[in-house]
Amino acid sequence: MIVFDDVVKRYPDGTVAVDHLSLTVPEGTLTVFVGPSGCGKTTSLRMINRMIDPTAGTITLGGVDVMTRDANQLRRGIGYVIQHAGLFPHRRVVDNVATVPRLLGVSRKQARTRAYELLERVGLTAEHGNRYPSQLSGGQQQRVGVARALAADPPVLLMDEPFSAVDPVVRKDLQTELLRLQGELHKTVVLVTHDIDEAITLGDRVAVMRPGGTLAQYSTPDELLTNPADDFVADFLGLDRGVRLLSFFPSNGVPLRTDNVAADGDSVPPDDDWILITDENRRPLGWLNGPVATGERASETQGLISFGHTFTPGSDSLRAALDSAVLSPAGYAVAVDGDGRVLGVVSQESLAAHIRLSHGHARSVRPGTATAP
Ligand SMILES: Nc1ncnc2c1ncn2[C@@H]1O[C@H](COP(=O)(O)OP(=O)(O)OP(=O)(O)O)[C@@H](O)[C@H]1O
Repeated sequence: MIVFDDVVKRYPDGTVAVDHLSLTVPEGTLTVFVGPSGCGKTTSLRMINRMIDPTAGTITLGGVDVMTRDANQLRRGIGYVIQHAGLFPHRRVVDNVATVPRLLGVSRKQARTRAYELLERVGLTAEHGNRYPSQLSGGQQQRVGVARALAADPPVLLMDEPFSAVDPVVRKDLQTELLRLQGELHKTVVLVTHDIDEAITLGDRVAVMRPGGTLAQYSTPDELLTNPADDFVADFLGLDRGVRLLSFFPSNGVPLRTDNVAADGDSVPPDDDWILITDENRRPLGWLNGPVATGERASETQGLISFGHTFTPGSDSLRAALDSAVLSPAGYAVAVDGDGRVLGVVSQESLAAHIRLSHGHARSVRPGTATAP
């Protein structure tokens, strides 16, 4: 557990970077510090591993004031990942990862074996390990940065804008990878970003900081989206926070129709505008708009319209279901099971009603939000 207690950082030129910050990062969770440029995120992060010392207040790690710890020894228990990975360019990737274990006295052979294991863990191969950093893509270098930070198996991981230097697709991959790793490793992670979407995707808890280094709000992502503390937080979250909130609601329980789903070649009800045609294994083929003669295969005679992307109740969110319905030419989202077989379809209108119900339920169970608009 990391505890900031009334922490202030004033730089020698008088700039107050962090202003009376108090918050607790629970053990084994991922906390994100987010906010506009210059609001004190990096300064706060670096005070944890004593790269910067606070002017006032205390930071404790596992109950011990970090200022009472030897800085080098403290840092051995704290992995640190930065933007652009910060790898040693003249050392092979595997030796970059093995650096800290070597410093800690692990034999070269053992350190390399562990480094190859870690590279695999972050989605790289031994072949990547044998290259130099410049021979890897930016995203791969970031993965090496994560592997290197994990090499000494530290209980705490600090990540400063770790994915900012890569393109959005790679960034999404790296975020997914981090969540998967965290699901296995349960480190106490503090991650700095200026990207609120990244914060909401990754954080168990999110600390929104405002210019001047004060804490605007510290809560779970769904609480943040439901109940922003003030206009600054609401503006920072952006206009579509209602839709983003749907990411936190499961899609199981949405009312599915099956009466307008038919296997190719089966007779279809005559009075429904849109019929979803499936193959014999109930995998979707496309939408049929209009009548089809009995015995004919709609897929051969009618030209089916793409069903777009599907969603899986239980594993996908209400946001995914709504997206599927909005993008569907028929106005219906197609629900499939884990094997891609059609479970049914749900219209935009039914989803809207279900979303209203889900929101109502969320409000009624969340303390202090019963009167929220
Ligand atoms: N060494 C320093 N001396 C004086 N002021 C500094 C120093 N380092 C940072 N600052 C100032 O402290 C404030 C907080 O900086 P910090 O880097 O912590 O912000 P940040 O939220 O991480 O910003 P960014 O998202 O742009 O990286 C800024 O106003 C910055 O200019």
